Amino acid sequence: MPDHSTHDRQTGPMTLKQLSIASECAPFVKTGGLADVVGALARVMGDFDVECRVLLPLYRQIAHLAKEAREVMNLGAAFGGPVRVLAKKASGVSLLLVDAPHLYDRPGQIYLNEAGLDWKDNHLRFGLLSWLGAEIGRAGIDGWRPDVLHAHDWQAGLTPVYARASGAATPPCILTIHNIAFQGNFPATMMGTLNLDPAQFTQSGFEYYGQISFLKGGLMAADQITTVSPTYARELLTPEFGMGLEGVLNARNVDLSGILNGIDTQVWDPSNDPAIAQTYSSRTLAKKNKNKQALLRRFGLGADRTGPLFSVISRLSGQKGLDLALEALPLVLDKGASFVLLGSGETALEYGFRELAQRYPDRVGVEIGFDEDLAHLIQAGADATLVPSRFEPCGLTQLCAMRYGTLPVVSRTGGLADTVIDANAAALVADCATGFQFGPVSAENLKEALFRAMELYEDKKAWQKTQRNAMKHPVGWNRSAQRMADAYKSLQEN
Ligand SMILES: Nc1ncnc2c1ncn2[C@@H]1O[C@H](COP(=O)(O)OP(=O)(O)O[C@H]2O[C@H](CO)[C@@H](O)[C@H](O)[C@H]2O)[C@@H](O)[C@H]1O
Repeated sequence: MPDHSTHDRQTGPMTLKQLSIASECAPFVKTGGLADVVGALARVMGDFDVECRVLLPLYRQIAHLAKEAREVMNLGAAFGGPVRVLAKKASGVSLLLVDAPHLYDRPGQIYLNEAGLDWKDNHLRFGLLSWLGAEIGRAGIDGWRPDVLHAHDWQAGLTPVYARASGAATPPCILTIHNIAFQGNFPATMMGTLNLDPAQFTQSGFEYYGQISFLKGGLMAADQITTVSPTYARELLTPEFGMGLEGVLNARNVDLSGILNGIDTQVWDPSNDPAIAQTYSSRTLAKKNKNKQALLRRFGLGADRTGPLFSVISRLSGQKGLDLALEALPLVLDKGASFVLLGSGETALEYGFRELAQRYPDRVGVEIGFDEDLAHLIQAGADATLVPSRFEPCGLTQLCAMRYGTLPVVSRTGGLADTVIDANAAALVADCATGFQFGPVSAENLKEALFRAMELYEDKKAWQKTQRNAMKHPVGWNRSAQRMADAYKSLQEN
């Protein structure tokens, strides 16, 4: 990983102190885009006069971080066992690690047990995380007290609920929705173990159809709500995308805004990426081909292909629309395209792609798993990447792809609609296209977009122009980090 210490700076008297509360943070522990965003924000906000710390569970997967960490809080017993908080700076991030072995020191994935089922005590695991966020807001830690709390997704959804319930002067709280499909709903009988106030078990509190909802509670109690793209912020107000919470969000509409995600442009930099076969820039695009050859070899597909190489790097879930890719891909594979996939998730999709690889052994390569380095090589080596999501709050894959001159083929939804400029006739003439969009989401429309990509690929000059546009497109954090800093400051002033 590149060193991000360049983002470090001396904090001045006007620096705003922010605590992020999150269940994932890259590069330490990641199952998806949430981790990337939490980690990147923690590193870049220093440039915007915000000093950021991240409260993160000390999972077994990151137990090594406890080495040489300082104990900064010892709560004795809480949420069923001993709880401490350890401070540690790593990879440019100031971490506050929640050391609660009875909740986090276990095998399996961070949300799921070894059988792939949710841990039965996830309410306690993320209840503690949420509660500690509010507690640090109230009492401070290690001589440091945040001016603003920033809770991410349902796992930190109860932070604003606990903060309000404490009655004390707690800092204002922003809640960011990275994906409303995950809401953290649990039986009402768990209220006691979560130390929640039964008086708040109401429609205007954390009650949701007779259950406790971490996310709904957070949405009601937060001072401000953000999500990760302007289009998704609008979509969330509709029954099609709000997933039952559209009423809550409509009620809180004045406090809801969309701030587009960025990517860490130091981690994702084709001109300086140790994980790829050959570095390149928009001025040396021809060198990108070496990565294509390396990628084809990596998947045993034999080099020197003439057709485009399509790719997918994704969680394999219904959200991502990859069942549509399974339907549409054979049509372009039969016309000379190749395809590689890196991902894991739903069994039916894993099976479907493995089966596709068996049907097209010399055209399709599939790797089931999670592999950060391979993701970089795919971004560098593929010609185009597919993100045919049914809904996509922002999406990071298409941003990384653009930076690597790999043209995204995306559905017109959420952040995908906000970040990719379709290569239609007018955009090609105006020389501003950066990829391909299709909509509404269907296999037929995806197929049509893939054919358009194949056609443009034949016109090398037009393809390269589009690649250069994509590489120039701003995908970093600058603008959005400033908006986030402004949001923190406005909350502090109110
Ligand atoms: N098998 C694998 N190996 C290596 N890397 C892999 C991988 N599978 C996925 N990744 C990487 O993980 C990241 C996933 O981020 P996304 O934003 O695309 O989706 P996700 O749905 O997880 O995030 C949710 O939160 C983010 C952050 O807000 C939103 O952008 C998004 O729309 C929302 O659904 C990408 O950088 C991708 O390359």
